[in-house]
Amino acid sequence: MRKINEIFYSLQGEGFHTGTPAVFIRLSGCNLKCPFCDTQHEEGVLMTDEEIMAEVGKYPAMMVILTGGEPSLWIDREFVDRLHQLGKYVCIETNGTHELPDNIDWVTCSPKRGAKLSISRMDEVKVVYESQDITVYEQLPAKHFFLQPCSCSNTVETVVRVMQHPKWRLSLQTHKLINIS
Ligand SMILES: C[S@@+](CC[C@H](N)C(=O)[O-])C[C@H]1O[C@@H](n2cnc3c(N)ncnc32)[C@H](O)[C@@H]1O
Ligand SMILES: Nc1nc2[nH]cc(C(=O)O)c2c(=O)[nH]1
Ligand code: SF4
Ligand SMILES: [Mg+2]
Repeated sequence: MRKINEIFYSLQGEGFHTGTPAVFIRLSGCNLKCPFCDTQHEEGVLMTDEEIMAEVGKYPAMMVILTGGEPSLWIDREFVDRLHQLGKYVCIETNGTHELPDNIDWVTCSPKRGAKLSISRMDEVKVVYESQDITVYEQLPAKHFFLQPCSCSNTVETVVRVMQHPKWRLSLQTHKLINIS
C-alpha cells in the first residue's frame, strides 16, 4: 500500500517537458519542510499498486510524473516496472536527498538549500529561485538547468539571473499561469 495524496491528469507545467500531457501521482509525505512549498501533500489515502495502476490506466497520456511530497521515499523498482508494463514513460520530481530506483526514465532534481544530495543521476536540475548563488549547482551531472521563480512572484529577477548565467533556462509554472492543476 502507498499513501496517495492525489492522482490527476494535466500538462507538465514546469521544466524540460513543459506542455506534455501527463498523469501525476502525488505521494503523501516529505522529509523536508521548505518554507516556500506550494503543495499540501500530507493528506492521503492508502492504495494498492493495483488500484493505482487502474487509476493511471484511465488516462491516455504516455507520461507519468511521480511527485509529492517526496516520492523517492515511497516508491521502488517494482512500482516503476508496473508503470512500464502499462506502457508509461516514468518521470520523477525529487529533492534528491534519497536514492532512486535505477529504472526511472527521467529524473528532475530540485535541490534544496542545506539538504545533501544522494543521487548521482539526474536529467534536469530545477532550482526554485530565492536570490541564492546558483553557480554552486552548475557542476551537477544534468544535461538541462532550469531556474524557476518562487510562486510566480520574482519572475523579473529570475529572468535577469538567467541572462547573467546562460547555462540556465527559465522555467515558469505554466499551469499556474493558465489556472489548471
Ligand atoms: C512540490 S515539489 C514535490 C517534489 C519534490 N519534493 C521536490 O521538491 O522536488 C515539486 C516541484 O515544485 C517546486 N516548488 C515547490 N514549491 C514551489 C514554489 N512555491 N514555487 C515554485 N516552485 C516550487 C519544487 O522545487 C519541485 O521542483
Ligand atoms: N501541471 C503541473 N505541473 C507540475 N510539474 C510539477 C508539479 C509538482 O507539483 O510536482 C506540477 C503540478 O503540480 N502541476
Ligand atoms: S522537498 Fe518538495 S514537497 Fe518537500 S517541502 Fe520541499 S518543495 Fe515541498
Ligand atoms: Mg506543483
